[in-house]
Amino acid sequence: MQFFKMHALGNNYVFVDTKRTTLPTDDVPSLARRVSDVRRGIGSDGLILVTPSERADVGMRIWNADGSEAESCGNGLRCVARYAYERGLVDATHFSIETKAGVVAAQVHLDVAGRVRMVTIDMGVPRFGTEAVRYLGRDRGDDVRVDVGEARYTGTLVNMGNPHFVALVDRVDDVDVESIGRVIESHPNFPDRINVEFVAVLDSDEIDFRVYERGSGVTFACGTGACASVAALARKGYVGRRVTVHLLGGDLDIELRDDGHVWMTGEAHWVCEGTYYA
Ligand SMILES: N[C@H](CCC[C@H](N)C(=O)O)C(=O)O
Repeated sequence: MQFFKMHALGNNYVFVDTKRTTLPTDDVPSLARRVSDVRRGIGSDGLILVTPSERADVGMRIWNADGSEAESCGNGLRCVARYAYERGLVDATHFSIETKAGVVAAQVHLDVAGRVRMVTIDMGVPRFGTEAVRYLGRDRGDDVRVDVGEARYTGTLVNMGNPHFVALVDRVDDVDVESIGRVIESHPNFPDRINVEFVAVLDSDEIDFRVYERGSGVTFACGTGACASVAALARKGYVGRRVTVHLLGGDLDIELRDDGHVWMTGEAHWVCEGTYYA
């Protein structure tokens, strides 16, 4: 199977263009687990298929490293946009990409050599709280509480197509993201599990961000998580409508538009192309 690897702020995926290569199996969850394995496979945060689409110029589906399928993936979308433009799947700098969560608008920004330097994605309209994210506990409204050992974490539930628990903390470096994120990610009150973000407000246009991703664990970046975090913090009045998000792997520029849509701008990088022997 022919694959290519890309990363966006260190959130890295194995990509397969299903029009240009044949999958060795129709058990995609198993394939995602195998290619994501850094010792026996290629090593990545998951597997992304680039597919034909009836509703958009390009289709994208994402599976996490544990084989679970996610509804959307912001960093993956920026990588797919760069691939689609530079490999001629689209012939304009503005085009659409279909995900399981719906169709999004993409725009590539070129350097003087015509290579994609940055990508902007309209990530759609966030929805908040226990009406928007499946939750089995007693809390109601935007914020819910989760007990982790002796500590209690309050998070805003945000649906960006995929589910997020956004917890406001004083300093992200003081949080044991791996062990606390792991408990919240698979807490029984979240039957679909959940992506877990820990965010600290540095200024009205700047936040620090760490993430424990559903199905992949601690990653260097999460585009949907950055959008969910800015939307949740803006809703509480802690930040404005244009925010720089400092993730482990680098920065994302998030903008809340008047129509409620969240726009994300950031890099996408090629790593390699090759043949995977299943
Ligand atoms: N890294 C991705 C998020 C993957 C989401 C996945 N972990 C899930 O929702 O299960 C991003 O840049 O948005």
